[in-house]
Amino acid sequence: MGSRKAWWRAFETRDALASALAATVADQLRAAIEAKDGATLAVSGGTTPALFFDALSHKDLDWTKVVVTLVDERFVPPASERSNERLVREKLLRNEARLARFVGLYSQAATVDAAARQAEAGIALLGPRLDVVVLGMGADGHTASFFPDAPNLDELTDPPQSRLVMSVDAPSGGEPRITLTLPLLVGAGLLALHIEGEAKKDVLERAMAQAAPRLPIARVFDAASAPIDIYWAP
Ligand SMILES: O=C1O[C@H](COP(=O)(O)O)[C@@H](O)[C@H](O)[C@H]1O
Repeated sequence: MGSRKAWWRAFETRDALASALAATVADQLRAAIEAKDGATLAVSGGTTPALFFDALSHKDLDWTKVVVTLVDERFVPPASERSNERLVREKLLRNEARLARFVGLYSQAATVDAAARQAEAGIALLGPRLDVVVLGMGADGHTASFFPDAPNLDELTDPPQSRLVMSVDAPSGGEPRITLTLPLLVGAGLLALHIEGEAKKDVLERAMAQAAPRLPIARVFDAASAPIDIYWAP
């Protein structure tokens, strides 16, 4: 890909990827607990993370000191099949990880913007820096809920008043969404990108090579101060 801000970690199988990513994330959570008696982890939703969540849920660490949150959420209640919170509760917050505390982004507010403001109050309490962020990426180059056609994409990636959480209503995003903003994501102690399949690899490589317009995923690499680990399997 030619970017000095990326480390490719390619695996032969998705199981091997899930196992390696879970080991790395667990190590980082343990280190944070050791250093400051608590750790924060922000994960993605969608279809890709299920195997990784399962592997991580078995890791032996003091989960009572871990707060799990989401990098983004659809403005749908947790009972919905589309809810990222539902995925995390079903696939990650079980086994050893059942003891973690979950801070979600969804609330039953009147508008998605009001829900984002409410979520921001909860996220602000987690401290200035997240210990671990694991991003995913859609086939259109979106990551978190930074969609290429989001009317407020520039604000999400360069937020006014240092906003930590904002609402998004992008035509391609389906329902309105709530997302952590770019500075909070790239400021994480460990930032990993988890993608699978040749198609997404191609999208990522093309996004990184394209000078303009910068797709959302490329903006993450532009803003990151440290190399991002890309976990990929066919
Ligand atoms: O809508 C979303 O999509 C992306 C990618 O999802 P995937 O199904 O292609 O793995 C995901 O990272 C994001 O959290 C989610 O809200």
